[in-house]
Amino acid sequence: MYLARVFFRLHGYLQPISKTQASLVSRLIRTQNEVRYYWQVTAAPQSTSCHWQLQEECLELSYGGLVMHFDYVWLRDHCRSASCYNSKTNQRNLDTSHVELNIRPANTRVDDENLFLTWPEGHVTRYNLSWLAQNSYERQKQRAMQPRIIWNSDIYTNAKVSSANWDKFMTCDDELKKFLRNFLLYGIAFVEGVPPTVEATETVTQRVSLIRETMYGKMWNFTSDFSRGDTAYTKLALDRHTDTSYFQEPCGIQVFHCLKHEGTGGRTLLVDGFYSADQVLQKTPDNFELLARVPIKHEYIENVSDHRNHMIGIGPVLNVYPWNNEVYMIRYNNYDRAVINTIPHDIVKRWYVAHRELTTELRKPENELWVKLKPGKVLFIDNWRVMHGRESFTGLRQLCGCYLTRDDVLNTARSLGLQA
Ligand SMILES: C[N+](C)(C)CCCC[C@H](N)C(=O)O
Ligand SMILES: O=C(O)CCC(=O)C(=O)O
Ligand SMILES: [Fe+2]
Repeated sequence: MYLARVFFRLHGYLQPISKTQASLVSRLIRTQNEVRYYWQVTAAPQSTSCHWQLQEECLELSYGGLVMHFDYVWLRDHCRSASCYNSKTNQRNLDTSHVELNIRPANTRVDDENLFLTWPEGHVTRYNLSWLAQNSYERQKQRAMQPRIIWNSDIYTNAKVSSANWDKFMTCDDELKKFLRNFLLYGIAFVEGVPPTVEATETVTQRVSLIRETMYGKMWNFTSDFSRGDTAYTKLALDRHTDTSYFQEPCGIQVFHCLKHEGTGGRTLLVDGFYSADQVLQKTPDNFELLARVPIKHEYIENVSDHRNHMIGIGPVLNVYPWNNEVYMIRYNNYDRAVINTIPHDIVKRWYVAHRELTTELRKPENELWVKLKPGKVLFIDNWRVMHGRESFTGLRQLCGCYLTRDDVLNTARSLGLQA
C-alpha cells in the first residue's frame, strides 16, 4: 500500500527505470587506461537556428539541437528584467504569488539571440536563447549534476591519481584545485607530508571546508579503548559502511589521519558505492528502484559512561535525483541499520533481495581498494559515496580526523572554477 502510494505520487515524474533507460543514463567512455563515466553528455549545440510554437500549456522552443518546453508561469517567474530580478544579489524581486496562474504571453518575438515575450499587463521579458537552453528541464535531464569517474580497484589504481603535497597544498590554489578535482571525480583524495598531529590535520581541512561538529566532537583522536559505545572504538574488523547513516543528513566528508600504529593489521578498505549502485542499475533496474525509493531507518543508541545519545536517520539506501536517476548519496551501514517497520512484508522481501544484490557488488574483491594509512598521509572520503572499513589490528593505533560540511567543500570547489 505504502509503496503503491509512493509509486502513484511519483508516477509520470520519475518513470520506472527500464533496461534501455538504464543504459542511456550511464555511459562509459574509455580513454587510454582510464574509464570515464558520465550520466549522458549532451552534444554541443549543432545548429543555432530557432523554432518556436505557442502551445496550449507551454512554449515549445527548438534551439541548439534541443526541443524544449517552457511553462508560461515558469517563463513569467523567470523574468530577469531589473524590476523582477536583482542581478547584483542574484535574487528574485518578483512576488510569484502575484502571477496569474493561467497567464499567457500577449505577444511573442524572436531574433538571432533572444526571445521576447510581452505579457498581458504590458511588461516585456527578454530571454537569451542560450540561457533558456542552459536552464531548460530537457538540458538538465541530460547532464550530470556531478561528473565523476566510478571505479573499482583496477580503475582507481591505473588512473595513478597523485596525492597533494602538504606544503604546496597549503599555499598554492592550483594544488588545492587539483586535489578537489580528484576528490570530486573519485570520491577520495590524499594529502601527504602532513605533520602527524591533530593540529596539522585540522589545518589541512581548513583549506577545503568547515568542520562539522557532531557528538564525537570537532576534531577527534581515538583509539581502541571503547571510550564510546561503538565498535569503531575497538580492534575489531569493520565491514564497508558509510558513517552517520543515523543522521537525517549524513556527514558529507570524513577525514582520517593515522597518527600512530605500533602493531599489525589495521589496513583501511575503500569501496566506491556509486560503482556498485551502477552495477545494480545495469543488471537489475527493479532492484535499483527499490533501493532508491524505500525509506529505511538507521539508529545510534549510545549508553556508555556519561555519553548518552540517540540518533535516528530516515531515508533510502540510494538517494537519486528524480529527473535523471543520478545517485547522489548512499546510506549503507548494516551495523547501524535499525528495525525495518516502514515496509509491508511482501515488499520487505523484495527489498532484502535488492539489498543483497548491492551487498554482493560491494563485496566483490575487485571493487576493494586497500590502503595502509601512515602518519603524514591524510585521507579525505566522500561519505555520501565511498564506503570505508578496516581490518582488525593489534597494538596501539591512534586515528584522528573529523567530518566536514559538504556544502562548504562544494563551495570551495566552485570558487576554484570546478563543476560541483
Ligand atoms: C569517526 N568516529 C570514530 C568519530 C566515529 C565513528 C562512528 C561510527 C558509527 N558506527 C558510524 O558509522 O557512524
Ligand atoms: O579505524 C578505522 O580505520 C576506521 C573506523 C571507522 O569506521 C570510523 O571511525 O568511522
Ligand atoms: Fe566508519
